[in-house]
Amino acid sequence: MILGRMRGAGIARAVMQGPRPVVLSGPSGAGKSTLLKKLFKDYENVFGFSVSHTTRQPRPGEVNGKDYHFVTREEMQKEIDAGEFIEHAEFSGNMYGTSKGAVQAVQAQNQICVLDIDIQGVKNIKKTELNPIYISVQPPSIEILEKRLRDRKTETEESLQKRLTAARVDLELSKEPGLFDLVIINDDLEKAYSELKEVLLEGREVTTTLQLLPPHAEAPTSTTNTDHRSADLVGTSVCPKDFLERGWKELLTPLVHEVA
Ligand SMILES: Nc1nc2c(ncn2[C@@H]2O[C@H](COP(=O)(O)OP(=O)(O)O)[C@@H](O)[C@H]2O)c(=O)[nH]1
Ligand SMILES: Nc1ncnc2c1ncn2[C@@H]1O[C@H](COP(=O)(O)OP(=O)(O)O)[C@@H](O)[C@H]1O
Repeated sequence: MILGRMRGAGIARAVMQGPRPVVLSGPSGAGKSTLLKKLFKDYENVFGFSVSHTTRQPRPGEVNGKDYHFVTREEMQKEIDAGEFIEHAEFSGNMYGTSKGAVQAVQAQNQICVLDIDIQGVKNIKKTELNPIYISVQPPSIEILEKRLRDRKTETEESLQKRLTAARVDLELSKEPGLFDLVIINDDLEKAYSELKEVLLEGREVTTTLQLLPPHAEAPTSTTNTDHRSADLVGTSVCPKDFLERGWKELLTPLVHEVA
């Protein structure tokens, strides 16, 4: 119906796209990777990770091509110059960026693409047509953030201080109205994960229809009452009501995008 109308309007071509991607941002050490690991474990066929490029050194246990594409500055700059990146930024003395290929690889699997990017990336993605849901994961306090980063034992004193400075800037900038659709305060991990899951899977009777739920997912116990669920969520997280009201019901409806 919509396609017919668009053809009539002389649109050159239209592409069907899947559900909107999801951007997770927030200070280094806020808990993004921890939350995403849980999400990918529980819903491995539903969500797919956009593997970024970075010039930083791999940490013990990190796998090239899975956690990041670890590259030299020269290699990355060459690909940026060739127009292969959606966005890129300098963070704490290293380059990070999302290639077009990283997002396409996830979409080719019919998975919901999840990006873990810093606040500069958020601002740059806003200038593109990717149109994701923006979620900020934040620590309960800067002191707790520092303790978590120290306990993680991945940073030198110098890189830790750079991350704390960047975190203060991030927390200030993220107050900009409308920048994020949802802010999750990661105090208790299970509670933060529930909030993330609830928002991402809000329209789960729709996800069931689309067979997006993994086989071991809990079956819906009652008909979803969006208003009631929204009210619950508003009480537990900083979240604009209109986003909650739309939830994934709308977001999981395939979108028709016009391409000139
Ligand atoms: N703009 C942008 N930021 C990224 C990208 N990939 C990762 N980041 C961000 O870079 C920052 C540092 O990431 P990383 O070195 O893995 O440290 P960690 O977040 O403390 O584990 C984090 O804020 C990430 O969200 C990317 O492709 N683009
Ligand atoms: N709610 C939480 N309570 C205590 N420690 C946490 C919590 N969430 C994450 N952590 C720990 O904090 C550290 C930073 O989390 P991580 O997921 O690496 O952050 P990010 O990916 O945002 O840099 C990790 O060592 C992780 O195990």
